[in-house]
Amino acid sequence: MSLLYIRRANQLVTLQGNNQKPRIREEMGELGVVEGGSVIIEGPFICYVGTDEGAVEYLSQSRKPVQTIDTEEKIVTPGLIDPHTHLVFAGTREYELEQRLKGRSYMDILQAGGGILSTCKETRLASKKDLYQQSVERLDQFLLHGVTTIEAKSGYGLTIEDEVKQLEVAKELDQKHAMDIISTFMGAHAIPPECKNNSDEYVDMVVNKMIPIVKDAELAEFCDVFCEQGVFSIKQSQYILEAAKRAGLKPKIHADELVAFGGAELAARVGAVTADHLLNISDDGISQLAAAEVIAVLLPGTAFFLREKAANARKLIESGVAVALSTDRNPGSSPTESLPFIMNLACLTMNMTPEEVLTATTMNAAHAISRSTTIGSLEVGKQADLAIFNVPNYQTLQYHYAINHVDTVVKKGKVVVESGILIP
Ligand SMILES: N=CN[C@@H](CCC(=O)O)C(=O)O
Ligand SMILES: [Zn+2]
Repeated sequence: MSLLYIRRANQLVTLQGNNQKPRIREEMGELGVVEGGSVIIEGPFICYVGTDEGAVEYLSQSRKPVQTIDTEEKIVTPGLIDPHTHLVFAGTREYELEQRLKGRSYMDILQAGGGILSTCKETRLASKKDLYQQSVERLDQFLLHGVTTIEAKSGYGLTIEDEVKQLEVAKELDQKHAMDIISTFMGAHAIPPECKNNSDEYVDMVVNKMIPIVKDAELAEFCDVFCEQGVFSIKQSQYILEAAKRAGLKPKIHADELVAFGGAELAARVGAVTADHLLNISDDGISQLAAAEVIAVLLPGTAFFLREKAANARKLIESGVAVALSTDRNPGSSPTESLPFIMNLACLTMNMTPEEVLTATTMNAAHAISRSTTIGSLEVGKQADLAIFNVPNYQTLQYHYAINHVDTVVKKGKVVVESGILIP
């Protein structure tokens, strides 16, 4: 087996540091950059990270053949991690963009039976094969944008069979596609039309039927709820997340997206791993997230696409909340796989620094999906997931915005994108 030698990056952005906890405050600004640094990979793991002199020395002591990738004019980072996507669904909703441009609100569309519910209709009708194929296209785009691991939620089935169908497709994709996929059960994404007048009946089905089935079939590691005015109440969300916890699914929550609703406070109460969105989080909610060490997953692409004011990332960071970033890839509020563009938006609309956005899409994103010991930084023994960008320094990734700068992507030691092109 040959060694893969990633040679002399203009900047090797290692993110080395304390992996025990997600990074907060000024820790989010520490990237562990090695100028002219190199990485050596053996099989799916990293076996050397550091100066190029050290790499040359390492190679001189090994008899194994070496495949070299020169990165002299480029930067190398850990593979990007997207901790919040709704990957598996059928169809598109471009017509809703037009409706929203004419003044209709996202919630209005959902409450009239469109939005999530129209994707639900299409997803119920789709075969597993069809869902698989549509999702592969999205996964390929993620890889092309430097993303090597994503979280994926169910939530467009809203019946036992259709939620299971979505999660089974995600599981198959995880096994067959280069991307690593961490699954989240989100049966509580919307109230299905058949329970329109009795949401408690649906909540009971989520708790008593769906959660046990998902857990027994090992279809998900996390459980999420859309806790929002007009969707699932605080009481219903708490009931679902407590039941999920008892079943061994870790809680996540869509919180305070459209109105201040107390979702962040609930995240702290149930000990959620992450609270996501948070556009309308209260000051109390911020302090409670910090105290309970809940990670804030911010989705500035969703705010941008829904034309809302983005979350207050500065206040969250300055209050000691660890922040991660994500695309929120879904057909209604964020139809993009470009995590680098989301990083641009995080700088331009939330005043996050170029250093903070890199931490938020690597180490902190790894913590947001409970994978901090295997991915998120370039360290000996970690999985060899790397992105190589065609820029001279990491600041240029944010400055030369809305451009895909990805040159090469390495996943578990294999080159999966080369010169910006997917390797079949
Ligand atoms: N807000 C709830 N769920 C998704 C949107 C899903 C959709 O519109 O299809 C989100 O995170 O933005
Ligand atoms: Zn979402």
